[in-house]
Amino acid sequence: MFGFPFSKDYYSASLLNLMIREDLTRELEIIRGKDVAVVGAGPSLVDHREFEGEVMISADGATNYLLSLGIVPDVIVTDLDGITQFPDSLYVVHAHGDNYHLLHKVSELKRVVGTTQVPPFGRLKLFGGFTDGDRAVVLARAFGARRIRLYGMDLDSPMVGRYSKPWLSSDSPASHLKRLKLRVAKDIINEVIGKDL
Ligand SMILES: Nc1ncnc2c1ncn2[C@@H]1O[C@H](COP(=O)(O)OP(=O)(O)OP(=O)(O)O)[C@@H](O)[C@H]1O
Ligand SMILES: Nc1nc2c(c(=O)[nH]1)N=C(CO)CN2
Ligand SMILES: [Mg+2]
Repeated sequence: MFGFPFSKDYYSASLLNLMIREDLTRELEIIRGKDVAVVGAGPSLVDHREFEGEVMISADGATNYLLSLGIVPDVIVTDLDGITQFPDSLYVVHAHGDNYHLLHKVSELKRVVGTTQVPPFGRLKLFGGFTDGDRAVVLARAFGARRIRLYGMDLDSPMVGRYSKPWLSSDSPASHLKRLKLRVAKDIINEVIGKDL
């Protein structure tokens, strides 16, 4: 559907694998049995100033908004193109063929689990999912969340939220590619949560 070249995904994964010193997957056990909030970067994100849940997982750029409210997420799922501030959270960093130039940021992070979309090797994992937001949902389910609440996940919206990318100063029309990505995200979340969003 998207035609991302395997060789670039693999190259990026190889770089990330080299940067990961220790497998910290066990730290994701903080999710088990918990009520989890997954926070995405859709336009509705800014309607929320409070988030219910015992464990908070933010998707990439949504982290910037949470930090502006003084909230530090427990887990940050990111391909590194949205987040600009790096609090002391557990990071689930995804390597793909279009973000290898951003992977140097991993060297500034203390606790990182690396993920890939090629068959996993080395210290890299493949928990499933596609965009940062639905990968966060898949992660929460894979690690046994008792309940998953979604915030800022506007998967049918023709707009991307202003926190989706650092260069946006307001909500902006989603490109055709972005709308396709959000559609895939929606299908995955419907599958994982088991009801229509
Ligand atoms: N309308 C929306 N606009 C942007 N993000 C949304 C929206 N609705 C839900 N989200 C979720 O918020 C997450 C974080 O946004 P971000 O734009 O950083 O995603 P991404 O997965 O890195 O996508 P991209 O391929 O554009 O880099 C998305 O992965 C998506 O799952
Ligand atoms: N190569 C590549 N892989 C991806 C990409 C992307 O833009 N390029 N975007 C994704 C979801 O945002 C997930 N995977
Ligand atoms: Mg991103």
